Amino acid sequence: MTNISFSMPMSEPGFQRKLGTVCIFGTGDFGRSLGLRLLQAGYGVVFGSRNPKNSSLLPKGAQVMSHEEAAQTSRIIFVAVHRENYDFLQQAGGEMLAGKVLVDVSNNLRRNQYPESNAEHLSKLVPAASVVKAFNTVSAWALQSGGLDANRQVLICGDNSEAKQMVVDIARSLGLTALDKGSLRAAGEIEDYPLQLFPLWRLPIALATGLTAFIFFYVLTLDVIYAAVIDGEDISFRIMVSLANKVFPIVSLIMLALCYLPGAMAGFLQLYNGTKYRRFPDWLDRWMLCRKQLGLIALALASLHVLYTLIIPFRYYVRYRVNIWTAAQIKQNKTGTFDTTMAWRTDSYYSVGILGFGLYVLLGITSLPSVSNTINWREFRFIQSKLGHLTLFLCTLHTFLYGWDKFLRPSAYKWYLPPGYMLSLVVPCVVLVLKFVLITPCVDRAVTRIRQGWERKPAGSLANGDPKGRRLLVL
Ligand SMILES: NC(=O)C1=CN([C@@H]2O[C@H](COP(=O)(O)OP(=O)(O)OC[C@H]3O[C@@H](n4cnc5c(N)ncnc54)[C@H](OP(=O)(O)O)[C@@H]3O)[C@@H](O)[C@H]2O)C=CC1
Ligand SMILES: [Fe+3]
Repeated sequence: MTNISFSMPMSEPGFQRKLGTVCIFGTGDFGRSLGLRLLQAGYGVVFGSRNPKNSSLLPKGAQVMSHEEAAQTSRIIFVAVHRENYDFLQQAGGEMLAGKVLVDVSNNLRRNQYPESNAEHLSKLVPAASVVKAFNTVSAWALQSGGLDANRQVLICGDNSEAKQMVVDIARSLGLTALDKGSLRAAGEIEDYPLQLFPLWRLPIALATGLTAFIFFYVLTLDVIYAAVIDGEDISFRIMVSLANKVFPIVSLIMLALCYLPGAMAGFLQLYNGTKYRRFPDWLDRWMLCRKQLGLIALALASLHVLYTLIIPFRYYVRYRVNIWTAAQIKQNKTGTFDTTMAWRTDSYYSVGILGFGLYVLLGITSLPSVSNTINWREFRFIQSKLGHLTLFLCTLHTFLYGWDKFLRPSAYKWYLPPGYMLSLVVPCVVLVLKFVLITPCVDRAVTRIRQGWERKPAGSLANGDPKGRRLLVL
């Protein structure tokens, strides 16, 4: 805690708590849940309500008073009231709230519901108070059920830094991470945040859908349409299993590679900039933020690939083909020779696939908050980066083994187009090559130094010996 002193009327037994007293206006769902959490964290809680006599639903240990009385007990007041009802704050008179820190926790039902943000509106209503926008991204349910993890961020903004710091301290003592978004002008953006549905999932889902559609039509063209046009054969039944079992692994592998591509790009960007203190471009930041979601979708698709592969022996089409082949051998009275190369090829292909999938599952499990919170960051990095790249390598190798000698066989390229699985190898190979470059000792040393805070000499300085002031890449 920093040097913040909430007023603490020690005469009341309920107030003898070490963290001071916090006032909450409004005894609704949010006010009550927040009050409970604050009490559990060791704060004294005083509610300001229109009906101070009605305290039946309030958490044990909290006090309830009129707004005026409650306001006198604390310097900080959470306004847990809907914006439409803010007028009472103005009516209650400026003096009651003069010098107070008012925390606006409100949300709207839709974007641009009002011309100005709720927090700015509150600030205009009560100009003598310092308004801080915070806590609107945390739901009453999460507060009450304790369903908050350390990654839960409270976005905070406000014009008075001391007031903001008080709110930051409260958020931290509730086990939340506070993220300062700047002045009160950022309130509109913070208020829009909860209106977004699954914001971090949007890009990965759009990508998965787009890729799935593209790859589906690609393999449909090369398998079903090609067979119909060139051979006059109807193999459209293959759409259900064979095609699905091509599309899912292809999209899965591309998406797994896309999880690791931004990390490699960031490494090269840091090398180029010669510092880690320059912000990444927005698109790269956004891409890095949704890596977990990309990975989880990739894992779901890989699981589908596993299931589809397991049912292959039961398929009518496969059983029919095997029976025909066996019958033909019986009729001709000859046994096909055992091909050891084929045995090696298929066994390695399956084995590498299984190992890759096993690691894939491990990556998925460790990305869950309940698991990642129990391991330290070095363990997390080891699993997500080292094992992650190993997973990518194994899955790529699995695909190469699947292709085997077909890469060089012209008949594999129908209509001069490569088969779908070859397409899926492009991004993983790029990522693996970039990663390989990054882990070569000299490059790795430079990146590590930069990540430890080392900066290249500013451009144009004499020390780097470059007369044009061009940046030099020091490896
Ligand atoms: N519920 C949630 O999960 C979340 C809610 N929020 C925000 O918190 C605020 C409160 O939400 P919530 O608790 O769900 O809403 P509720 O409707 O449950 O509670 C609102 C409270 O405001 C008070 N109130 C109502 N009308 C007036 C009025 N005319 N004058 C003064 N006070 C009034 C009442 O308290 P009393 O009777 O004691 O005066 C009432 O209990 C909202 O701005 C909401 O956007 C933010 C994040 C999550
Ligand atoms: Fe496979």
